Amino acid sequence: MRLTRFFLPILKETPKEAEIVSHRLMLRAGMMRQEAAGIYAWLPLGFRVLKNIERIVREEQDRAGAIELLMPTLQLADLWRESGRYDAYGPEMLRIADRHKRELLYGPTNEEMITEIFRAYVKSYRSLPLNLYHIQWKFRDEQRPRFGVMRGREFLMKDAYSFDIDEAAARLSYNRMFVAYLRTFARMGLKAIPMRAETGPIGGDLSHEFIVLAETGESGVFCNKDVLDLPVPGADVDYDGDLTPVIKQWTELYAATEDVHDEARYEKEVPAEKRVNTRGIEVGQIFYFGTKYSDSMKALVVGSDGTEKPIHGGSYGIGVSRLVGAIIEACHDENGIQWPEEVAPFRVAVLNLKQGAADTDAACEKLYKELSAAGVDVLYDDTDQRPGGKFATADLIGIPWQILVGPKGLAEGKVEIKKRADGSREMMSVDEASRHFQ
Ligand SMILES: Nc1ncnc2c1ncn2[C@@H]1O[C@H](COS(=O)(=O)NC(=O)[C@@H](N)CS)[C@@H](O)[C@H]1O
Repeated sequence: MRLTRFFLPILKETPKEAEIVSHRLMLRAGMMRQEAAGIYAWLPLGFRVLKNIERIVREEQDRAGAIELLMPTLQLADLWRESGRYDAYGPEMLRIADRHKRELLYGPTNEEMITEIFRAYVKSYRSLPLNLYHIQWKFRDEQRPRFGVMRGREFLMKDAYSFDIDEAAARLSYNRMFVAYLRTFARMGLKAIPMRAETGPIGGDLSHEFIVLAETGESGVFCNKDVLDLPVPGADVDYDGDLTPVIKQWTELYAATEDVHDEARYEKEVPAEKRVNTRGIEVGQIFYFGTKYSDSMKALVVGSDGTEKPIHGGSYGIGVSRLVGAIIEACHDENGIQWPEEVAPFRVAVLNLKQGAADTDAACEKLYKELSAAGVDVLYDDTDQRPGGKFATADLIGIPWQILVGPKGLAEGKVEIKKRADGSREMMSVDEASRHFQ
């Protein structure tokens, strides 16, 4: 992409309404624009990151055997009356009347709708286990939307729903999602710790939140430092095998959010030098809720003994849009964002330090064309900004690699490669630079 043909509304000033670094940087880097409280337009740079996060989430859900579909954002109120949550959900629910005065709502979550779909078609235990998911916009009329996309009102969520014949089978589905979440967040360059959690409006009695440690996080957390160094299962993990050793390894060390924290256990189990008490960002939460929805909504299957029984369910959410902010909270410095390569909006930025000079223009065009042809996502800063401005923009928007093309270096046949994550630099020829990223 040539920057002169892109749409990147960088802000010079830090917007005063932004209280946390990810909100400030997303606005300054031209990644999003607030259209209403808690409701955002995703501008091109931010949208590229959102799509990369979505891709990773999708790949890991598919690897774990979940099947993707897409449910609508609007739902019938009567559906939620069946489960009894229409009134219970409270003011966070955006209730809508259509032209025929039919009562609808903008879905905050989809347990009822997925249960309606399931019960329409699945009648036998032979069709189980089943895990259906989608990546869809949700609306929760938060009392105080704040911190940008971290706590929005309209936000993008991956929500998966599992269906099993009994609790034992449902726990296997739960474990598959637990492992898929470990892999998902690790691929984004995050250390997300599974912590026992309250279940809240979703229900049930088994739940883990996946928390990214960050001072600006909304959740208070207590954990054993060793949990930060546990190994994440590889891409060859056998989802049909026994995952309990992995679950045990990740849940035996103390890790709890403040609302379930047990100070006595914490002091007894965690040596003083290993106690971590900080804040964190909840990027995902998984629940086992048994027959909560299948009872109320009559989602029954015939079991192997020939009798009808309600299925045991679980739901598994990831805050796809929240993750854009969470990654920035975890990956930034005083100059701006430091995107992990897997989610970066572009992988390489080519900076022409003397726009209009024959030699630097030619070298940049060569690099731009060769890297693009090799499928590398390149942003070529071909603007007439001064070098200092180009450095500041590239550092702000957080592209992992910068190729600096200046007349002095070219006079020696060299360009400079800069790694945004640690600021390290290396001189090499134009051809070596082109090959470096292919
Ligand atoms: N207001 C919000 N803004 C941005 N992300 C949010 C918001 N509320 C929740 N999330 C994200 O969505 C994830 C899942 O939300 S949840 O309420 O925990 N779980 C559910 O809704 C279940 N139905 C999972 S399928 C959370 O872990 C969080 O990362």
